[in-house]
Amino acid sequence: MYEKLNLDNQLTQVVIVHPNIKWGRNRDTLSTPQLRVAEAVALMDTLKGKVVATTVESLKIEDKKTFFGKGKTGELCNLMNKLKQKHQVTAVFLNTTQLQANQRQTLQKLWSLPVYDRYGIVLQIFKRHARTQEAKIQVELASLKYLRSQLSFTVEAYDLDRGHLGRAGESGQEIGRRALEYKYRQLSRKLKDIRQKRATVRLKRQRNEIPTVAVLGYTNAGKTTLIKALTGEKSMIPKDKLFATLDTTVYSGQLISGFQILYIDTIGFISDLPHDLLESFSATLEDVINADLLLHIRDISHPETEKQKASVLNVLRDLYLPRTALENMIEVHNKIDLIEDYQSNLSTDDHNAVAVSATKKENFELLSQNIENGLMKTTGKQFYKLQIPNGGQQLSWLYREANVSDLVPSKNGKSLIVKCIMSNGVYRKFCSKFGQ
Ligand SMILES: Nc1nc2c(ncn2[C@@H]2O[C@H](COP(=O)(O)OP(=O)(O)OP(=O)(O)O)[C@@H](O)[C@H]2O)c(=O)[nH]1
Ligand SMILES: [Mg+2]
Repeated sequence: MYEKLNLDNQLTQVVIVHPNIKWGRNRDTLSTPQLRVAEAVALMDTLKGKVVATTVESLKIEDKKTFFGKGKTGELCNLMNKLKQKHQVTAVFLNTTQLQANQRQTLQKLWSLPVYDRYGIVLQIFKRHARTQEAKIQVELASLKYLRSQLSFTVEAYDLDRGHLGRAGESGQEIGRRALEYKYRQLSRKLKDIRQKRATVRLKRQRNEIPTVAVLGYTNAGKTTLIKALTGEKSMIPKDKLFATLDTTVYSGQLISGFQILYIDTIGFISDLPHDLLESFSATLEDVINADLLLHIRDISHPETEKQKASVLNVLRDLYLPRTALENMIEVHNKIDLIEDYQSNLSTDDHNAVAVSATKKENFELLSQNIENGLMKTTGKQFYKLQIPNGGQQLSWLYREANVSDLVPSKNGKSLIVKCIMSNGVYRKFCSKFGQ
């Protein structure tokens, strides 16, 4: 259905044009043009497109028709012509959140090249990386939203069954719009079913009282690598790619003290994720909202690590997390193996962070301890190691009322050593019932 939007062969030799916007709501206060251009290059890299040139162009006010004003558009026409003489340019990536349909059309005509915005590019990456049914539907819904906004020029790209959907006197555009809405409703229903199942699973998890730790952060920071290293999960494949993970997936792990917890791997953030796109994934992020503890993984070796942090905190703010969730969030500085003098580069508010190397498994004990302390604080629960008689009622009571993580017989075999997590209140009940 969307074949004509498959950008594979158009995105082989790309020119990146970055508009440096200095006004109004879109003013870029969080990041530098360098970070934005680096992000754009990384996005293209993920799509295996070669960047033949990048240019940062200041934009004082957005022109409704051409995006850039007249003078700048003319300059850019000259630049495109020059670049075309040197390279086989196949497309332009205009690094703005979303172009209006008419702006895109005008620029495409002027430059005689297909023009893509950030939404279109990110969507393309999401399409390639979606694995589960939920992720695929979410991506498709986001595509439909995008198509709807670009309808005037993409309608012919839509494979419509006119006989079935068309009505007498309807224009191609109207038919297109209705077809999109029909498909949108269909997919939304499907997604609702899947999410209901997810909610049931979450409820079960909460009932089992196994603490959950959501691992989040900027894309490519090493979230998947870290969880894989902490849990020994073999099925996970970290990739040097943006948005390698599109689904929140839960992995069971153990802290060094032996207690069982669940890690949730999440979709990576970038600055200025198109809003509709983030919305399509907001249900996926519900697991983050409901987690007992948040781990913010940062690639501390990245030259723009501070700006990346600001972007992540900005996305988190939009999720309306409880204040305490943010206060208790643990910051993890990853990839310390890539920098020489980690300590001396720290800013003052970085001192509470835990520095690790996910690939070298460095400093995992400290991280584990921090997670344990964090969970105790956020859940109000404690980790207990109890010695109970073998064959008594205590064990089934603990299975019912607490979360049993581990169970081993004592040396003489007469009793059991049980590790479990429970609130202080539950522990007091246990003591008064069994006289511990
Ligand atoms: N040198 C070094 N490389 C690391 C470390 N942790 C992760 N990486 C590399 O960083 C790249 C990205 O790792 P991922 O674990 O896929 O990152 P992610 O945060 O899950 O990325 P997304 O799912 O795309 O958001 C991979 O090439 C990893 O091998 C580390 O501690 N040191
Ligand atoms: Mg990942």
